[in-house]
Amino acid sequence: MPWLSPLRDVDNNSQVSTDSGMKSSAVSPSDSSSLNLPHRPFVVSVEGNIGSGKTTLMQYFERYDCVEAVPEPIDKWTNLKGHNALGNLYMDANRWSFSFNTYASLTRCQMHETKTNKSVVLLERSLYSTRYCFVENSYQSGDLHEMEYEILTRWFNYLVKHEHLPIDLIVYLKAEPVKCYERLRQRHRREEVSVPISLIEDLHRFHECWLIEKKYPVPAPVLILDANLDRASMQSLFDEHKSKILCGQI
Ligand SMILES: Nc1ncnc2c1ncn2[C@@H]1O[C@H](COP(=O)(O)OP(=O)(O)OP(=O)(O)O)[C@@H](O)[C@H]1O
Ligand SMILES: Nc1nc(=O)c2ncn([C@H]3C[C@H](O)[C@@H](CO)O3)c2[nH]1
Repeated sequence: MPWLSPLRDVDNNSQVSTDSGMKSSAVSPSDSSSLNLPHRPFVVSVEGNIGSGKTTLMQYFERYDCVEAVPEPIDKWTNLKGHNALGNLYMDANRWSFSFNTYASLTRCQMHETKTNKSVVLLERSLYSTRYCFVENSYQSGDLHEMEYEILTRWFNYLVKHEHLPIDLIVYLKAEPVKCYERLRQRHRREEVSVPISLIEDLHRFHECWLIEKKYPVPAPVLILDANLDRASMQSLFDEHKSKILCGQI
Protein backbone atom coordinates (compact mmCIF):
# COMPACT_ATOMS: atom_id res chain seq x y z
CA MET A 1 0.00 0.00 0.00
CA PRO A 2 1.75 3.24 -1.10
CA TRP A 3 1.80 5.91 1.57
CA LEU A 4 0.12 9.24 0.78
CA SER A 5 3.17 11.26 1.74
CA PRO A 6 2.38 14.74 3.10
CA LEU A 7 5.59 15.95 1.54
CA ARG A 8 5.94 14.92 -2.04
CA ASP A 9 4.78 17.43 -4.54
CA VAL A 10 7.60 17.04 -6.98
CA ASP A 11 7.60 18.58 -10.44
CA ASN A 12 8.72 16.22 -13.16
CA ASN A 13 11.97 17.95 -13.97
CA SER A 14 12.85 19.95 -10.92
CA GLN A 15 13.83 19.55 -7.29
CA VAL A 16 11.35 18.88 -4.52
CA SER A 17 8.83 21.67 -4.56
CA THR A 18 7.24 21.38 -1.17
CA ASP A 19 5.27 23.50 1.14
CA SER A 20 7.40 24.89 3.98
CA GLY A 21 4.38 25.59 6.17
CA MET A 22 2.44 23.30 8.54
CA LYS A 23 -0.27 22.40 5.98
CA SER A 24 0.36 19.43 3.73
CA SER A 25 -1.01 18.58 0.34
CA ALA A 26 -1.98 15.02 1.26
CA VAL A 27 -2.65 12.83 4.26
CA SER A 28 -0.64 13.61 7.37
CA PRO A 29 0.46 10.78 9.72
CA SER A 30 -2.29 11.45 12.23
CA ASP A 31 -5.04 11.47 9.54
CA SER A 32 -4.09 8.18 7.94
CA SER A 33 -6.28 6.17 10.36
CA SER A 34 -9.36 8.20 9.31
CA LEU A 35 -8.78 6.91 5.75
CA ASN A 36 -8.05 3.39 6.99
CA LEU A 37 -4.45 3.72 5.75
CA PRO A 38 -1.82 1.88 7.76
CA HIS A 39 -0.16 4.15 10.35
CA ARG A 40 3.33 5.55 9.64
CA PRO A 41 5.63 7.07 12.26
CA PHE A 42 5.98 10.82 12.84
CA VAL A 43 9.38 11.52 11.28
CA VAL A 44 11.66 14.21 12.76
CA SER A 45 14.94 15.17 11.12
CA VAL A 46 17.46 16.61 13.59
CA GLU A 47 19.57 19.05 11.58
CA GLY A 48 22.57 21.16 12.51
CA ASN A 49 26.25 21.81 12.00
CA ILE A 50 29.02 19.46 13.01
CA GLY A 51 29.19 19.61 16.80
CA SER A 52 25.84 21.38 17.21
CA GLY A 53 24.55 18.66 19.55
CA LYS A 54 22.38 16.41 17.36
CA THR A 55 23.57 13.16 18.96
CA THR A 56 23.06 14.69 22.40
CA LEU A 57 19.46 15.61 21.55
CA MET A 58 18.76 12.12 20.21
CA GLN A 59 20.25 10.49 23.31
CA TYR A 60 17.92 12.67 25.42
CA PHE A 61 14.79 11.53 23.56
CA GLU A 62 15.78 7.87 23.40
CA ARG A 63 14.40 7.57 26.95
CA TYR A 64 10.86 7.61 25.52
CA ASP A 65 9.51 4.22 24.43
CA CYS A 66 7.73 5.82 21.46
CA VAL A 67 11.05 6.97 19.91
CA GLU A 68 13.18 5.17 17.33
CA ALA A 69 16.48 7.10 17.08
CA VAL A 70 18.34 6.65 13.78
CA PRO A 71 21.90 8.01 14.15
CA GLU A 72 24.24 8.77 11.25
CA PRO A 73 26.01 5.56 10.13
CA ILE A 74 29.50 6.71 11.12
CA ASP A 75 30.64 3.08 11.25
CA LYS A 76 29.65 2.61 7.60
CA TRP A 77 31.35 5.86 6.60
CA THR A 78 34.60 4.98 8.37
CA ASN A 79 34.77 1.35 7.24
CA LEU A 80 33.52 0.59 3.73
CA LYS A 81 35.19 -2.76 3.06
CA GLY A 82 38.20 -1.41 4.96
CA HIS A 83 38.14 2.03 3.33
CA ASN A 84 37.65 5.04 5.61
CA ALA A 85 35.41 7.19 3.40
CA LEU A 86 35.08 9.93 6.01
CA GLY A 87 38.83 9.98 6.65
CA ASN A 88 39.51 10.15 2.91
CA LEU A 89 37.04 13.01 2.56
CA TYR A 90 38.86 15.16 5.12
CA MET A 91 42.29 14.21 3.79
CA ASP A 92 41.43 15.22 0.22
CA ALA A 93 38.00 16.78 -0.27
CA ASN A 94 38.64 17.48 -3.94
CA ARG A 95 39.34 13.80 -4.65
CA TRP A 96 36.66 12.25 -2.44
CA SER A 97 33.67 14.65 -2.14
CA PHE A 98 31.80 13.02 -5.01
CA SER A 99 32.38 9.50 -3.68
CA PHE A 100 31.52 10.39 -0.10
CA ASN A 101 28.37 12.34 -0.95
CA THR A 102 27.22 9.51 -3.23
CA TYR A 103 27.67 7.00 -0.43
CA ALA A 104 26.19 9.40 2.14
CA SER A 105 23.09 9.72 -0.05
CA LEU A 106 22.67 5.93 -0.19
CA THR A 107 23.03 5.60 3.58
CA ARG A 108 20.62 8.51 4.11
CA CYS A 109 17.96 6.68 2.10
CA GLN A 110 18.57 3.59 4.21
CA MET A 111 18.13 5.74 7.35
CA HIS A 112 14.85 7.14 6.00
CA GLU A 113 13.63 3.60 5.29
CA THR A 114 14.25 2.29 8.80
CA LYS A 115 11.46 -0.14 9.70
CA THR A 116 9.96 0.38 13.14
CA ASN A 117 6.67 0.03 15.00
CA LYS A 118 7.54 3.06 17.13
CA SER A 119 5.39 6.14 16.64
CA VAL A 120 8.25 8.67 16.35
CA VAL A 121 11.43 8.36 14.27
CA LEU A 122 14.32 10.75 15.01
CA LEU A 123 16.72 10.91 12.06
CA GLU A 124 20.20 12.37 12.55
CA ARG A 125 20.18 14.64 9.50
CA SER A 126 18.53 13.62 6.19
CA LEU A 127 18.99 13.22 2.45
CA TYR A 128 17.94 16.88 2.26
CA SER A 129 20.86 18.21 4.36
CA THR A 130 23.29 16.11 2.33
CA ARG A 131 21.96 17.85 -0.80
CA TYR A 132 21.36 21.41 0.42
CA CYS A 133 24.25 21.77 2.91
CA PHE A 134 27.08 19.36 2.16
CA VAL A 135 26.81 18.90 -1.62
CA GLU A 136 26.12 22.60 -2.10
CA ASN A 137 29.15 23.48 0.02
CA SER A 138 31.39 20.97 -1.77
CA TYR A 139 30.38 22.40 -5.15
CA GLN A 140 30.77 26.05 -4.16
CA SER A 141 34.12 25.24 -2.53
CA GLY A 142 35.34 23.77 -5.82
CA ASP A 143 35.52 20.22 -4.45
CA LEU A 144 32.92 18.95 -6.95
CA HIS A 145 33.25 19.28 -10.71
CA GLU A 146 30.09 20.69 -12.33
CA MET A 147 29.38 17.27 -13.87
CA GLU A 148 29.67 15.59 -10.44
CA TYR A 149 27.36 18.22 -8.94
CA GLU A 150 24.82 17.60 -11.71
CA ILE A 151 24.96 13.82 -11.18
CA LEU A 152 24.41 14.21 -7.41
CA THR A 153 21.57 16.68 -8.04
CA ARG A 154 19.81 14.34 -10.49
CA TRP A 155 20.23 11.41 -8.10
CA PHE A 156 18.72 13.51 -5.31
CA ASN A 157 15.74 14.56 -7.46
CA TYR A 158 15.17 10.96 -8.54
CA LEU A 159 15.39 9.59 -5.00
CA VAL A 160 13.01 12.20 -3.57
CA LYS A 161 10.54 11.46 -6.37
CA HIS A 162 10.67 7.67 -6.27
CA GLU A 163 11.61 6.77 -2.70
CA HIS A 164 9.49 7.09 0.41
CA LEU A 165 11.36 9.81 2.37
CA PRO A 166 8.74 11.68 4.44
CA ILE A 167 9.73 14.25 7.06
CA ASP A 168 7.08 15.79 9.33
CA LEU A 169 9.27 18.13 11.39
CA ILE A 170 12.80 19.50 11.19
CA VAL A 171 14.53 20.38 14.47
CA TYR A 172 17.31 22.83 13.64
CA LEU A 173 20.02 23.02 16.33
CA LYS A 174 21.26 26.52 15.54
CA ALA A 175 24.71 27.17 17.01
CA GLU A 176 27.50 29.66 16.40
CA PRO A 177 30.35 28.15 14.33
CA VAL A 178 32.92 28.87 17.03
CA LYS A 179 30.82 26.96 19.57
CA CYS A 180 30.47 23.98 17.19
CA TYR A 181 34.18 24.06 16.47
CA GLU A 182 35.07 24.03 20.18
CA ARG A 183 32.86 20.97 20.67
CA LEU A 184 34.22 19.24 17.55
CA ARG A 185 37.75 19.67 18.90
CA GLN A 186 36.63 18.47 22.34
CA ARG A 187 34.92 15.38 20.90
CA HIS A 188 38.09 14.64 18.95
CA ARG A 189 36.76 12.33 16.21
CA ARG A 190 39.92 10.95 14.53
CA GLU A 191 38.80 11.76 10.98
CA GLU A 192 37.99 15.37 11.91
CA VAL A 193 41.34 16.43 13.39
CA SER A 194 42.16 18.42 10.25
CA VAL A 195 38.73 20.08 9.90
CA PRO A 196 39.28 23.87 9.72
CA ILE A 197 36.84 26.31 11.34
CA SER A 198 36.24 27.69 7.85
CA LEU A 199 34.31 24.49 6.99
CA ILE A 200 32.12 24.94 10.06
CA GLU A 201 31.51 28.58 9.07
CA ASP A 202 30.62 27.55 5.50
CA LEU A 203 28.27 24.78 6.68
CA HIS A 204 26.63 27.23 9.09
CA ARG A 205 25.90 29.54 6.17
CA PHE A 206 24.32 26.73 4.17
CA HIS A 207 22.16 25.60 7.10
CA GLU A 208 20.97 29.19 7.55
CA CYS A 209 20.43 29.60 3.81
CA TRP A 210 18.30 26.43 3.74
CA LEU A 211 16.36 26.41 7.02
CA ILE A 212 16.09 30.11 7.86
CA GLU A 213 16.19 31.95 4.53
CA LYS A 214 14.54 28.96 2.80
CA LYS A 215 16.56 29.46 -0.39
CA TYR A 216 16.24 25.71 -1.00
CA PRO A 217 13.03 23.64 -0.60
CA VAL A 218 12.28 22.91 3.07
CA PRO A 219 10.33 19.61 3.30
CA ALA A 220 8.71 20.21 6.70
CA PRO A 221 8.05 22.86 9.35
CA VAL A 222 11.24 23.94 11.18
CA LEU A 223 11.59 24.11 14.99
CA ILE A 224 14.68 26.25 15.71
CA LEU A 225 16.49 25.59 19.01
CA ASP A 226 19.32 27.74 20.35
CA ALA A 227 22.07 25.13 20.56
CA ASN A 228 24.68 27.53 22.02
CA LEU A 229 23.46 26.82 25.54
CA ASP A 230 25.24 24.61 28.05
CA ARG A 231 24.18 20.97 28.49
CA ALA A 232 21.82 21.60 31.41
CA SER A 233 20.05 24.45 29.58
CA MET A 234 19.75 22.29 26.46
CA GLN A 235 18.06 19.56 28.49
CA SER A 236 15.53 22.14 29.75
CA LEU A 237 14.98 23.25 26.16
CA PHE A 238 14.43 19.66 24.99
CA ASP A 239 11.93 19.18 27.80
CA GLU A 240 10.14 22.42 26.95
CA HIS A 241 9.66 21.32 23.32
CA LYS A 242 9.19 17.59 23.81
CA SER A 243 5.49 17.60 22.93
CA LYS A 244 6.23 19.18 19.53
CA ILE A 245 9.10 16.80 18.87
CA LEU A 246 7.16 13.75 20.00
CA CYS A 247 4.04 15.03 18.20
CA GLY A 248 1.98 14.76 21.32
CA GLN A 249 2.88 11.08 21.69
CA ILE A 250 3.34 11.37 25.45
N1 LIG B 1 25.25 21.95 25.02
C1 LIG B 1 26.49 21.44 25.01
N2 LIG B 1 27.46 22.03 25.74
C2 LIG B 1 28.72 21.53 25.73
N3 LIG B 1 29.12 20.44 25.04
C3 LIG B 1 28.18 19.82 24.30
C4 LIG B 1 26.83 20.28 24.23
N4 LIG B 1 26.13 19.44 23.42
C5 LIG B 1 27.01 18.52 22.98
N5 LIG B 1 28.23 18.73 23.50
C6 LIG B 1 29.47 17.97 23.25
O1 LIG B 1 29.95 18.40 21.98
C7 LIG B 1 30.37 17.30 21.18
C8 LIG B 1 29.50 17.21 19.94
O2 LIG B 1 28.17 16.90 20.37
P1 LIG B 1 27.29 15.92 19.49
O3 LIG B 1 28.05 14.70 19.17
O4 LIG B 1 25.95 15.77 20.15
O5 LIG B 1 27.17 16.82 18.16
P2 LIG B 1 26.67 16.36 16.75
O6 LIG B 1 25.89 17.49 16.22
O7 LIG B 1 26.02 15.03 16.82
O8 LIG B 1 28.05 16.23 15.98
P3 LIG B 1 28.30 15.52 14.53
O9 LIG B 1 27.55 16.31 13.51
O10 LIG B 1 29.76 15.60 14.38
O11 LIG B 1 27.80 14.13 14.70
C9 LIG B 1 30.25 16.07 22.07
O12 LIG B 1 31.51 15.84 22.70
C10 LIG B 1 29.22 16.47 23.11
O13 LIG B 1 29.42 15.81 24.34
N1 LIG C 1 30.40 15.72 2.78
C1 LIG C 1 29.50 15.28 3.66
N2 LIG C 1 28.26 14.97 3.20
C2 LIG C 1 27.28 14.55 4.04
O1 LIG C 1 26.16 14.27 3.63
C3 LIG C 1 27.62 14.42 5.46
N3 LIG C 1 26.90 14.03 6.56
C4 LIG C 1 27.75 14.09 7.62
N4 LIG C 1 28.96 14.49 7.20
C5 LIG C 1 30.18 14.60 8.03
C6 LIG C 1 30.13 15.72 9.01
C7 LIG C 1 30.86 15.17 10.22
O2 LIG C 1 32.26 15.34 10.07
C8 LIG C 1 30.57 13.69 10.18
C9 LIG C 1 29.45 13.24 11.12
O3 LIG C 1 28.31 14.03 10.92
O4 LIG C 1 30.22 13.41 8.81
C10 LIG C 1 28.92 14.72 5.87
N5 LIG C 1 29.87 15.16 4.98
